[in-house]
Amino acid sequence: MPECFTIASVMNINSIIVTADQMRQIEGRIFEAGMPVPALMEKVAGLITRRFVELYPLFRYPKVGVLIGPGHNGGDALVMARELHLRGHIITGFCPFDKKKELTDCHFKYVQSLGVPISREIESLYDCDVLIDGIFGFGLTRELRGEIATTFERINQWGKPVLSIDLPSGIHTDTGEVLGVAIRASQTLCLGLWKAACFQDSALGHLGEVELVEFGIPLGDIEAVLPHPVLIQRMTREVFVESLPLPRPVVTHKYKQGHLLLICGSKRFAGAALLSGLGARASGVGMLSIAIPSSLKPILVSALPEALILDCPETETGAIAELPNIPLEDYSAIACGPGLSVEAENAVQGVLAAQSPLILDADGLNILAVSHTLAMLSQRTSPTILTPHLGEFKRLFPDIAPQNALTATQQGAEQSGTIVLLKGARTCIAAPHGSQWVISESTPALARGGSGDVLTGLMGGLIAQTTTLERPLEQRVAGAAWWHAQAGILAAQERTELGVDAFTLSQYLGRVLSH
Ligand SMILES: NC(=O)C1=CN([C@@H]2O[C@H](COP(=O)(O)OP(=O)(O)OC[C@H]3O[C@@H](n4cnc5c(N)ncnc54)[C@H](OP(=O)(O)O)[C@@H]3O)[C@@H](O)[C@H]2O)[C@@H](O)CC1
Ligand SMILES: Nc1ncnc2c1ncn2[C@@H]1O[C@H](COP(=O)(O)OP(=O)(O)O)[C@@H](O)[C@H]1O
Ligand SMILES: [K+]
Repeated sequence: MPECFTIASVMNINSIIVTADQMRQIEGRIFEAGMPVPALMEKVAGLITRRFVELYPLFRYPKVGVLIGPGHNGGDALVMARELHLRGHIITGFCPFDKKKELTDCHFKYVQSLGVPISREIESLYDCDVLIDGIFGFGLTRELRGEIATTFERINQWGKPVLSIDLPSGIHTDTGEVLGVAIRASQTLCLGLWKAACFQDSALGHLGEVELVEFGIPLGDIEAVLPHPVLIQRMTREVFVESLPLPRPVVTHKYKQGHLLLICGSKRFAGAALLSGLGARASGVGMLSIAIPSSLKPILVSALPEALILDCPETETGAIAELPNIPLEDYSAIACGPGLSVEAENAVQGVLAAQSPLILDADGLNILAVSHTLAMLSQRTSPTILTPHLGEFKRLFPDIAPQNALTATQQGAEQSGTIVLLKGARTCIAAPHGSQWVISESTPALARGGSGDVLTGLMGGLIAQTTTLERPLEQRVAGAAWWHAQAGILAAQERTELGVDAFTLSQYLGRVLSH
């Protein structure tokens, strides 16, 4: 039985992610147990109204446009409209739907009775300072076309601040896909539990700033609905800290603090070896060995004097021709791939037999894809971790639809029997037995050549070290990705998004721990 999390062991609602169907089931249990639907709507809408007035104070945003849908997302919006009206905001509603859910219709009539105008013409909201998007939440199932699609396009053209309730209308709750057209929010208040869309690259351009507004969902209801051990979690600082090899034992020595073997670099991509070495250095690993083509030795020695350099025979174009005869079992982890070039096939095939955890990245993955050796990975006696970006993922798993990163990584992990980390604006990690993680915060500053090489070294160094609290390997993989993203965020805060080259990124890794 693989080690897994129970909800109780996670104990942090902020790290749980659900699909629309799971959310519906959880709500269903709450209502069945006796909580009145109108009471929950009042509670939730009260919480988001409170957050709205913090974000958009009356003196700066007096005129508020409220977009009202036919379901309970529209109901939430109407309760907000009522409360904001009573607090002195000037409200204009927009609702093009004749048919509404009963509770939504009650609120609609009451809000109208207060003298709040509700129009069918979107242009009536043109002079509003901010919009509240309550058209669709997790109940949206169909593509948007026709008049509503044109309306969304018009709203997006205005470029006004928009606060979306639960999700930007038009975004698919599970896949994050835009269902034809979607509202481009500046702020999304996700209700109760994180929806999967909040972490999908396809939705990111529409979500704006995202936060979770908790409204007190009993853990028992979550536990009853979410399958075990399948659980998608957000990596958080608290969980990350658990996966660090800290505190170090007082009495120890370098070989007890992990020995990482990096296999990387070629004449053409020498920098990749340096960058992964710098990532490994930041991990605190006890010993670092780097196998590189022999002509790169002088550069590596001067940049990483602490590393043991294993110089390998080279091909004519300066790639590793083969690994020297080294006892692979001596290493507590191996990371192979950055900058290798596709000529280093012997090195990659050679390392598959190693009995230590193995990370394959970059050309390590490309070689796997062309040599069709993916199937061999499930026969390895130690865990394998694949860290593709989307292009590498498609080459490795041509049969898997990559649109939904959460599903795609899960399928990739099952198919290959490996831990798969799919890099992107939001990175996803899946293990073969169903456990999944997402890195929910990052920065486009990382979209630069070499930042993935830093991650490979960092992850290798972390995995090579044993931790005080033994956690599943995928948690440590996700911990490395979280650390990497946070270093990017910190560096971008200080140097702007243009100032985070891969070398600089490696220098910010240490600062994440002390921040
Ligand atoms: N219950 C509570 O108290 C709580 C509720 N909460 C709130 O409720 C929200 C979920 O409410 P919901 O289930 O009513 O779904 P919602 O997203 O409003 O939309 C469904 C409506 O849209 C319609 N529709 C769908 N597709 C369409 C299309 N293409 N074009 C046109 N219409 C389309 C669909 O019609 P139908 O498909 O039935 O024809 C249905 O009428 C959730 O996101 C959160 O804000 C939370 O605060 C927690 C407490
Ligand atoms: N738009 C983005 N937002 C956040 N992170 C990003 C973005 N684009 C790329 N990244 C991150 O940057 C890294 C790039 O890795 P990779 O594509 O392997 O680069 P390289 O091979 O050049 O080192 C990954 O960790 C990825 O998640
Ligand atoms: K919405």
